[in-house]
Amino acid sequence: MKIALIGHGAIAAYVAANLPANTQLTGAICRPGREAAAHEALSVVPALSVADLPERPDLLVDCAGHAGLRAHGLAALAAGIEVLSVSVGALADAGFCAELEAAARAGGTRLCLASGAIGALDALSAAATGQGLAVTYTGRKPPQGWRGSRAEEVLDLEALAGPVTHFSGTAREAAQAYPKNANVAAAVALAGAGLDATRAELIADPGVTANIHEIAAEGSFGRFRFQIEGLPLPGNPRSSALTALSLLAALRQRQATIRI
Ligand SMILES: NC(=O)C1=CN([C@@H]2O[C@H](COP(=O)(O)OP(=O)(O)OC[C@H]3O[C@@H](n4cnc5c(N)ncnc54)[C@H](OP(=O)(O)O)[C@@H]3O)[C@@H](O)[C@H]2O)C=CC1
Ligand SMILES: O=C([O-])CC(=O)C(=O)O
Repeated sequence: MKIALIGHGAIAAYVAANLPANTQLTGAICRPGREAAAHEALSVVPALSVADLPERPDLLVDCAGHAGLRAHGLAALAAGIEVLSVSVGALADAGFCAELEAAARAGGTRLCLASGAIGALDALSAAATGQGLAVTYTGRKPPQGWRGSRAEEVLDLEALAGPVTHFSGTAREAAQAYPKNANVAAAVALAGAGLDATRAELIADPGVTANIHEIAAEGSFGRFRFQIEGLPLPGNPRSSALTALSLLAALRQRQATIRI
């Protein structure tokens, strides 16, 4: 399988360095002026667009975040190239989501959303087929995990003496306000109760060292709680290592004869 990446940051570098057997990295898309950095991180010839890639990939893996999916997702899908993306929160923009759907339909392909830094999406999606599903997602990270996010506008991250909830609202609002930190909120919502019915709380907590994601779900199926303490990726304290691992798992699954 030939894959190309969007982005050359922490997630992309991990994926490129740990590709499963039978998977070849044939290209990477970066922003103009970032060609040298992309080449250094991934050791592939960088491209600036899908059309510019040296070979047509079987799969385009978006590791860049919302801006990368916005810039290149539609062109890839419309050209019939399947896209696997970590930028789940980008779908909180209903207009862009509709454009992605239309492009995938026109190209006869699909957009696959990575499970990313969270798990239990299978249980949520089964629960959503029953009645009365109510879901709350809580994302708790150490202060450095919120650097570069809207949390900095409402908190002095360096001076926290204890946990502070800096966002409380719907998953759609969280995903749009925190594009680098609340993709998990969007994934939980899209798998389960939906972007407007899923509650999200985001907490900066100087007492933790991991990125802690929690789901509390209740409905006609019963109830469950799921919590994960994700270690950050080297290179970006905002992003959990499981995100890159989830992309590698998706690449493996895509080639598996028996899937789970
Ligand atoms: N679904 C999930 O559970 C998770 C999703 N994420 C998402 O993944 C994103 C990437 O994470 P991470 O690798 O840690 O972040 P990094 O900041 O380490 O890397 C981001 C990379 O994307 C590149 N990029 C940005 N915009 C574009 C664009 N328009 N075209 C091409 N490349 C672009 C950046 O290039 P440059 O250096 O030029 O800026 C950089 O190489 C996060 O921003 C977040 O949205 C993260 C964690 C969990
Ligand atoms: O990696 C994480 O812990 C979660 C994250 O940044 C996101 O949801 O965008």
